[in-house]
Amino acid sequence: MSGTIASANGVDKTDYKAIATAPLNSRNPYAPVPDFLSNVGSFQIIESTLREGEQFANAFFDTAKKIEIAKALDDFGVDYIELTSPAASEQSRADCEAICKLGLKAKILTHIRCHMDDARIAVETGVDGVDVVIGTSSFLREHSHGKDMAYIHKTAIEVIEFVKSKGIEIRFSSEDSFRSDLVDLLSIYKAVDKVGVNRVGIADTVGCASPRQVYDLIRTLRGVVSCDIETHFHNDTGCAIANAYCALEAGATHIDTSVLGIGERNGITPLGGLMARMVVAAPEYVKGKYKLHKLKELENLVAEAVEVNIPFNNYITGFCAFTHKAGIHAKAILNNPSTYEIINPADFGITRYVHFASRLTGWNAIKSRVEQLNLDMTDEQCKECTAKIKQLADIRPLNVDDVDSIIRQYHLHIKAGGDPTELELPDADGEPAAKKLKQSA
Ligand SMILES: CC(=O)SCCNC(=O)CCNC(=O)[C@H](O)C(C)(C)COP(=O)(O)OP(=O)(O)OC[C@H]1O[C@@H](n2cnc3c(N)ncnc32)[C@H](O)[C@@H]1OP(=O)(O)O
Ligand SMILES: O=C(O)CCC(=O)C(=O)O
Ligand SMILES: [Zn+2]
Repeated sequence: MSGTIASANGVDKTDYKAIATAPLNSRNPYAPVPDFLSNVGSFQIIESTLREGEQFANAFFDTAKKIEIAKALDDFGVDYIELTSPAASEQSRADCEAICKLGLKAKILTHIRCHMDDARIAVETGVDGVDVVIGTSSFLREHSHGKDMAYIHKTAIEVIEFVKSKGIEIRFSSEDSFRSDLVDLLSIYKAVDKVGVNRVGIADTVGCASPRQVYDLIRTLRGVVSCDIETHFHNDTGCAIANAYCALEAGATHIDTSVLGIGERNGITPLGGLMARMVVAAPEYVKGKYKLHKLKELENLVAEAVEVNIPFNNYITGFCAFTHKAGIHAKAILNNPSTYEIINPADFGITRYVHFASRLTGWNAIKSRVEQLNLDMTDEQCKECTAKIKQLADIRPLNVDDVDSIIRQYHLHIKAGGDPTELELPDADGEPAAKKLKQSA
């Protein structure tokens, strides 16, 4: 069962009929709820590391680094790469031109204010499209640009018609959409849709929206415009990935991301986090379209460029994202990784790790290590050896070498016919652990 059908715009759509009629055991139990509006199996990524990401506090990308990142994003398979406004600085304009000349597969966009001055500069850079934005909430109308809705309508139409006349894509977005008046929003989107904008954008600029609010707004908008719908979610309240997913469920077509989520304040929907969510919901689409095994390399490139570490709990690539520690987990994982893993690390070129050096370790994990070490021990002996390991793990943290040497010593001891209960365990400083235990008692 492929689960997808080709659509007119070349993007495969989820084939819900195929999913519904497939034999039960071949269905993906985590597949999205069937809904004809949903684009969970047919979305596009607008990758904004080189625009929103440049707004991250630590970011400074020179031309060479921008080109390296743009090529890596292209190789990963993102659909669009969004670049900083050419109106920001002379170098920003030159870098935009340079990236347009690379001949990448991804379409190149630049992001500008809703103003003819910016639009005139943008269309001269060689971009495939222009993303235009203007704040529509009362906060931004009053304290940012100071313009009313009538001005926004008039300028938006003027900019859209101008960019369209140059034969390139144009997207119109309201900034701070979730704190804007719904009637204002729908009427401006309806007007820009009527003049042929390619996409409208909804932006949760302050990260205030919840998934349910996102679903409601996008679903309503889907009934008002016929063009594509792009969405942009900040992560101030921790909902950026969930909001992106809900937007797709409600009919959004494009999601903005940045590598590691970098952007203003604590950033936006991270590319890797979105991949984690989507590979579970639409595995065939995601694995067929994006080079998932390049994610780690891409994240390392950006992390190094902006001088941050990859967080320990990062989606997919965090150092312990596929580490299983507690004995109950380790046993089941060794039998079948799906017991405690919703994502297959191999899809991302990553290997899982079964931890076996703590007081939480169980005998099944030790048995597996004994086998890796090519030693011959019965289950009973593995259990006894596990008890020895726990004894030492109660005193201090253990590493792999500690455990291996206990296993080897135990193995030697029993093979020599010794009584396992008499085995003394070495401590970090070489003292037998049993002696230490007596001293501290
Ligand atoms: C939510 C977002 O992330 S939107 C994207 C943000 N990106 C950027 O800001 C790109 C980098 N920015 C810059 O380099 C500069 O801010 C520039 C070149 C765009 C403007 O610089 P300046 O002219 O010095 O103005 P400054 O940055 O102080 O203030 C922003 C100006 O843009 C105006 N403005 C803000 N948003 C918009 C908009 N959507 N459409 C039109 N004008 C706008 C403001 O009114 C203000 O104009 P003012 O000179 O009349 O006060
Ligand atoms: O252009 C957009 O849709 C988003 C602009 C932005 O970065 C924001 O509103 O946070
Ligand atoms: Zn943003």
